[in-house]
Amino acid sequence: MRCRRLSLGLGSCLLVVVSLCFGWVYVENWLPVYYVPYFLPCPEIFNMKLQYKGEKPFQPAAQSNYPQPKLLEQRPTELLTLTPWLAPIVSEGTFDLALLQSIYQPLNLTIGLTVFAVGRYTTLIQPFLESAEAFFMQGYQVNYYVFTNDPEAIPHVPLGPGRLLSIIPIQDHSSWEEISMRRMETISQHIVRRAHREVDYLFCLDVDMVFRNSWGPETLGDLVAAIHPGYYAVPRQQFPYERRHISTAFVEDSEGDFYYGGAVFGGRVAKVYDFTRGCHMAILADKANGIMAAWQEESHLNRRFISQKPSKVLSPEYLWDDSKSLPPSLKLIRFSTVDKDTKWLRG
Ligand SMILES: CC(=O)N[C@H]1[C@@H](OP(=O)(O)OP(=O)(O)OC[C@H]2O[C@@H](n3ccc(=O)[nH]c3=O)[C@H](O)[C@@H]2O)O[C@H](CO)[C@H](O)[C@@H]1O
Ligand SMILES: [Mn+2]
Repeated sequence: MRCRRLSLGLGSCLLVVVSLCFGWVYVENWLPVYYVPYFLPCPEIFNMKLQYKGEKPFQPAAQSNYPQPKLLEQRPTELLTLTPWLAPIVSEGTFDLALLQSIYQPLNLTIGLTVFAVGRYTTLIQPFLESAEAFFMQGYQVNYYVFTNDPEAIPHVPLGPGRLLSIIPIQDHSSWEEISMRRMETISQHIVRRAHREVDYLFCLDVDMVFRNSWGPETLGDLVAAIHPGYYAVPRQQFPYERRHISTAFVEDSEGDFYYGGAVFGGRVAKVYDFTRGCHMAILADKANGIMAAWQEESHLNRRFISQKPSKVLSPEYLWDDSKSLPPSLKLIRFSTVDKDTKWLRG
């Protein structure tokens, strides 16, 4: 009798456990799976940031006083090759292109390039694209993303194999400053929507420029900045940073490494997302306070690169101004401004 009761009890326990297991498997299959994407799909909730295990949240470096790195410190004919935080400064003669090709080409990388042509700036897109076809990332898959308010004004430029071009309609803004600044917002949103699935690296360039020599895998890095052609030889106190405390782009006299140009930045697509999103948020904060930084998004970019140092720095070979005479320290120019009628373009 006792034995029967015991086995009955054990049997019902087993039944309960088995039905609980089945029940759990059923409920688990039935429950919707929530996929949390790395990129926030909704720009409105920019106050929230997913903190990933293993990824340290961005923290501005503690302010410290250290000497300014000088690009022309050694000899007037030679450029500095390494920043004090050990990022390479890329210029002709610092790298072996054949070796770099043998490392990067097997990786089957796709390189994105964003460029904006809004209003009369659409007249500049043809020479930009034609020169990019001749010099930008030859032998790699390239996705051009052309943002414009006037898709019909974008001319057809024949592209080499493995190279694609997307025209992305955006709205015009009343001032050229707003158009220039809004690029940070547009780029970060575009990465969320598309680019993070389509490219490994992304460069964000001005349209009033042309490529004049090879721009290749030597430029690839996590977060890449380019030294502005106007300020590579001046003390940091003379950099045209935003100096008003009220702006989020404010920089102290004792801060700053190099003055970087807003016309060239890039890196791994996820890093460019963090970077552009951060700049956009800082621009919004300024807007809320009724202030626009001295050099618009370039000021915010420079503020941010002080705390979030670039992992690779491009010498002014990669961002030159043709109205300047070539100094002996620069062996060649790879990307430089076109002679433009600024008044008419911004009119
Ligand atoms: C060499 C360099 O670092 N240049 C920077 C500098 O002046 P720039 O004089 O080079 O600025 P810019 O006139 O080239 O404007 C920046 C870019 O915004 C786009 N655009 C602008 C206006 C417009 O009506 N339509 C349009 O499409 C276009 O891609 C243009 O190249 O300061 C700007 C912000 O003040 C940007 O940071 C530029 O990158
Ligand atoms: Mn420009």
